[in-house]
Amino acid sequence: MTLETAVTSPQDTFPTARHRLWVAVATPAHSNVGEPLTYLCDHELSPGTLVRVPLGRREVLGVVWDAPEEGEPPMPEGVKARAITGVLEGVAPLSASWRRLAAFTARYYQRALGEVALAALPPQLRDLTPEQMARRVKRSTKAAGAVAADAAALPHEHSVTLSAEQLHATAQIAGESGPFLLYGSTGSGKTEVYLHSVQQALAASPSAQALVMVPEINLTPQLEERFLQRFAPIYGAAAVVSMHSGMTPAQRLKSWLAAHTGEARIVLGTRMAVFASMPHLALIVVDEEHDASYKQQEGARYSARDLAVWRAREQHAKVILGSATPSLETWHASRPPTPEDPQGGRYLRLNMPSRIGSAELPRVRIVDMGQQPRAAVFSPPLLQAITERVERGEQCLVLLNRRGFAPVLHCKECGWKSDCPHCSAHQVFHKIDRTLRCHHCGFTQRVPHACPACGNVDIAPIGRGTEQLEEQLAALLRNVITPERRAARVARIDADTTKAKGALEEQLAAVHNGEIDVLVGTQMVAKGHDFRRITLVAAVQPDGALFSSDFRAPERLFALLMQAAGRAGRDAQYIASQGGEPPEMWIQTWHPEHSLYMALRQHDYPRFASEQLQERADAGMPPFAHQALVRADARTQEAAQAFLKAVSSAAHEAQLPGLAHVYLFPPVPMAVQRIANVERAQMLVESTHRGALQHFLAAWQGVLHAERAHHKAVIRWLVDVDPQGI
Ligand SMILES: Nc1ncnc2c1ncn2[C@@H]1O[C@H](COP(=O)(O)OP(=O)(O)OP(=O)(O)O)[C@@H](O)[C@H]1O
Ligand SMILES: [Zn+2]
Repeated sequence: MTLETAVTSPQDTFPTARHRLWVAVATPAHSNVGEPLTYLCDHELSPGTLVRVPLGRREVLGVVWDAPEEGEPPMPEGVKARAITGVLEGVAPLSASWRRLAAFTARYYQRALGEVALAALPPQLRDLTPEQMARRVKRSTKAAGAVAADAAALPHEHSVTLSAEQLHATAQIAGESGPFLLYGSTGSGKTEVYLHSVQQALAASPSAQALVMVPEINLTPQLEERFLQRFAPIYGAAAVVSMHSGMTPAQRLKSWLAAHTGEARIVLGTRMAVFASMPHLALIVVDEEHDASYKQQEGARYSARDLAVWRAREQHAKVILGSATPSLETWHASRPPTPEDPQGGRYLRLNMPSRIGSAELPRVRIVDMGQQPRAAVFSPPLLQAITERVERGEQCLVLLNRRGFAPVLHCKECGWKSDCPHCSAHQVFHKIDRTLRCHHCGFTQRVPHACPACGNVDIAPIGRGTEQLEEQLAALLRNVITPERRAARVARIDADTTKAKGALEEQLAAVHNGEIDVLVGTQMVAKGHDFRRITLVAAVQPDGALFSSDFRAPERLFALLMQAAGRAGRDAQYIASQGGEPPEMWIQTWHPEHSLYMALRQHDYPRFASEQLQERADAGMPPFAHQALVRADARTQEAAQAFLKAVSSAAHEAQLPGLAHVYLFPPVPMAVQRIANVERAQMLVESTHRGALQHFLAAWQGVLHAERAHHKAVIRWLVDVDPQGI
C-alpha cells in the first residue's frame, strides 16, 4: 500500500476520527503509485462509490476501493490525508465484481489499478461535476422512457426456424455451463445462435443482461439493427445500447449509465465494452474471437476476449466465443477429450459445419503465378473469371492487404527509395493526392518531380496497393457490360476511403444495393459482412505473410483467407437463380504447394490448426508457453537495449520469484525498429507456467521502475502480457 504523498496544506488535515477511504485514481503515467490512495470523508462510503478528490493541484474522479485485506496500515508519519471533495450522487456504486475485474486486469497486465479502473469508465464521467452528473442521470432516465414507447414502431423481424445445427448448439449452450467455442463455418448462422442464446438468457430473469462484442466498429451498426429488430419489440428500444469509440462522449455516458442501472439489457460493443458495468450480466458473446483487434495496443494491453472468459466465470455468466477460424489458443482450449487426454480442454466446442440453406463453401482455385505471364497482376484465368461473373450480374471481391498506390517509390539510376526520414519504413505512394505518406508516423510529403538524390526524373513505384489495383482493374474491365447494360463498376474500401464519418456505411450500402460490381479492399471487407451477391473472392498477393518472422503470421493469413472466402456464395437461393455456378475463392501464389494453401483448399481449418499446434508444441510456443514482451523506447537503439539488458541482469541478481521457471531472451530491435525518430527494442519473456510468469512480472515491476532512473535516454518502457505480435 502506497499512500498519497502529494501536496497537502494544513487546512486539509482532519482529525483521525474521520472515516478513512481508499480511492482508486488515475495517477500520472509511470508514477509507481499504483494502489488506491487514502482520503478522508465525514461519513462512510461503500466501495464502488464514485467520488471527486483532490490530486496534487487538480480535482479528479476516483472510485472508492475496498480496504486492504491485510488490515488498515497506520498513516505514515508526516503524511496528511486530504478530504474528498464530492460524491457523484445518483450513480450507484460499482459492484464488487466490477471492481474485481478492474483489479484482475491491472494485476494481470501489470498496470496501476487506478489507471485501469478509471480508463474503464466513460470519459465524461471524469469531466462532469457532481451537479452536472445529477442532471445527466435525471435526463437519461426520462429519455429512456420516451424511446421505449417508440419501440412498437420498429419493424418486427420475421422469426426464423433454426437449422438442426443451430438448434443443437443453442440447446448445448442452454444446458451446459461452458465456456463455449461456437465453431461455425462462415455463413453457418452464428449470429442467430447468439440472438437465441441472448433471448434465453434474458427470458430467464427479468433483470438479466447480455454483452455482445464484435471486433470492429464497422460491424456494430448491422449488429445493432438485428438486435433491435429482435429485442426492441419485447424489451423496448432502450434495452439495447452500443459502446464503441465511434460514439460521442455524451452517447457513451448514456449507454454506460443504462448498462450500469440495468435498464439496458443488451450491450453491443467493441473490446472496450468488456468493462461495461453490468450488474446482472448473464451472458457474454465474443464474435470473431480470433480477431487481433480484441487486444488493446496501448495502456493496459488487455485481451477483451480473455477478460470476457475471466469475467464470465467470476460473475457466473455464460460465455460464447464464436469463429469459423478460432485462435489456436481457443482451439486448443476446446479440444475434445481423447483416451490419451481424458480431460480435454476447458472449453466446450460446438460445431456448425454447414452453411445456412444448403449454401456451399466456395471452391478454392490456386493459381500458380510461376506459370503466368510475367508481371501480370491479374492472371488471365482470374481476369476471365471476374469478367464472366460481372457479365452475369454477380459481384466479386478482390483482397489486397495493403493500402495506397505503391508501397515505395524508387529511382532506377541511383537506387533512392522513398524512405520515411523518421522511421525505419518506406513512405507509401498515394497517387490520388500525389503524396508520400508514412503509415507509421503519418509524415506526409508531396511526391517529388525528380529523384531527390540524383535528379533523375524517371522515378517509379514498386509493388502495389489497393489504390493501384482499383485503377488497373477498372482499366481491365472497362469494356465489360453488366446485364443492366451498363459498364462494370469497380470501387475500393480501405482505411483511406472510409476516413469520413458514415463513409464506410455508405460504401457498404452501395455494395449491398448492387451498385458496385467489383469491390477492392483490405482485411476491412473480409470479415463479418453478410454479402448476398458476391460469388467470387480473389486474394491477389497473399504470399508475403508466409515468410514473416512472427510465428502467428500463418495463423493470421489462414484466418484472413478463410474469412474472405466466407464472403462468397452465402445465399444459396441467389446462386441457384444465377444458374448454379458454384462460388469461388481464388488465390494467386508463387507457392502453390504450401501446406497452408492445401488446407485452405479443403476448407480444412482443423488440419491447419493441428499442424500449427504441433509446430508450436515442438518449439514450446503459445499456447504451450506463456509470453510477455518488455519494450523500451529510446533515442538510440543501444540505449533501448542497454535498459533491457540491465533489467534482465537485475532480475537475475535479485533472484526474483518465479525466475526459475522463466526464460529471458536477449533484447532485439523491433520489426519496425524506429518510428517517429524513436528507437524501439524488445525482450521476450517466456514460461511454461502462467503463474510463474505472473509472479515474476509482478516482482519485476519495481526493478523496471528503479532501473529506469539510471537510464535517462529511455523515453518509455512497457510490458505486454500475452502479446499478439512478436
Ligand atoms: N435458421 C436460419 N434460417 C434462415 N436464414 C438464416 C438462419 N440462420 C441464419 N440465417 C441467415 O444466414 C446468413 C448467414 O448467417 P450469419 O451472418 O449469422 O453467419 P455467420 O455464421 O456469422 O458467418 P460469418 O462467420 O461469415 O460472419 C444470414 O443472412 C442470416 O440471416
Ligand atoms: Zn514515418
